Amino acid sequence: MRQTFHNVSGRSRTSSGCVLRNDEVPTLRARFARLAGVAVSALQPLKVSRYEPGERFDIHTDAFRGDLRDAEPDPNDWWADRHRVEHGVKGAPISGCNRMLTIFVYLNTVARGGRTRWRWTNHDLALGGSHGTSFYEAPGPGSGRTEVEHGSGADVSVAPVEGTGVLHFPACTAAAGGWTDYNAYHEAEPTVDETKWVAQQFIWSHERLDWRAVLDAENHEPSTRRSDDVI
Ligand SMILES: O=C(O)CCC(=O)C(=O)O
Ligand SMILES: [Fe+2]
Repeated sequence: MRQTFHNVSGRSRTSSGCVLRNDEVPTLRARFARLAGVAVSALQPLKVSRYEPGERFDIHTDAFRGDLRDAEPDPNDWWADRHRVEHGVKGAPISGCNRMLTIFVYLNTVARGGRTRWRWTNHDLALGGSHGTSFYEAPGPGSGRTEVEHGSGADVSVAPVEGTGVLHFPACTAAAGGWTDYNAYHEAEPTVDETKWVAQQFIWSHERLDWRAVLDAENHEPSTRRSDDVI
């Protein structure tokens, strides 16, 4: 098997998205917060993405590298986990601050393609145990390299069905270090002949006081539109 370890940073996304204002979706945000057992202030503003036929989002993590985005990353601390343990992030200088939970809700059913796929669920295996026997036994920072093409471990793929919600945990809790969990790398495979709509709720370990900076770091355009309905 050809092995193509490389860092998961040149990710490519061809979908488009918008970010909703919190006052457009108060009920939904309250429900997500209840589901996660966190304060509403830990919720990033809700995002909605649209994939036209053939559009995709390649392998990536929802965990946050944050302030180091433009700096040269430490190759052994690719997602700046150690930095965040020491300094937190701007707007939340709290040890281990990270995105800890993501909830996707598919807004329509897509018959062919468009699955969200977690194909790197045994990242440690792919790397020959870079974290020791298992990330969960010895969580910590790493190189971010993985077997991008072939994946590793079980392939967990979810086809979009309208109204279905999917949760996953990109990072440990702050109390456990906030480390990025490379086993949670995922992708949105290309849609085939339908448009896919999905809402993404990213949930942080802590309240952020600088959502604007978070959204800028992700190159999101500020949402100037209001949705038609308050949901
Ligand atoms: O569109 C999907 O299925 C997943 C989207 C995603 O991974 C993300 O927005 O972080
Ligand atoms: Fe994602």
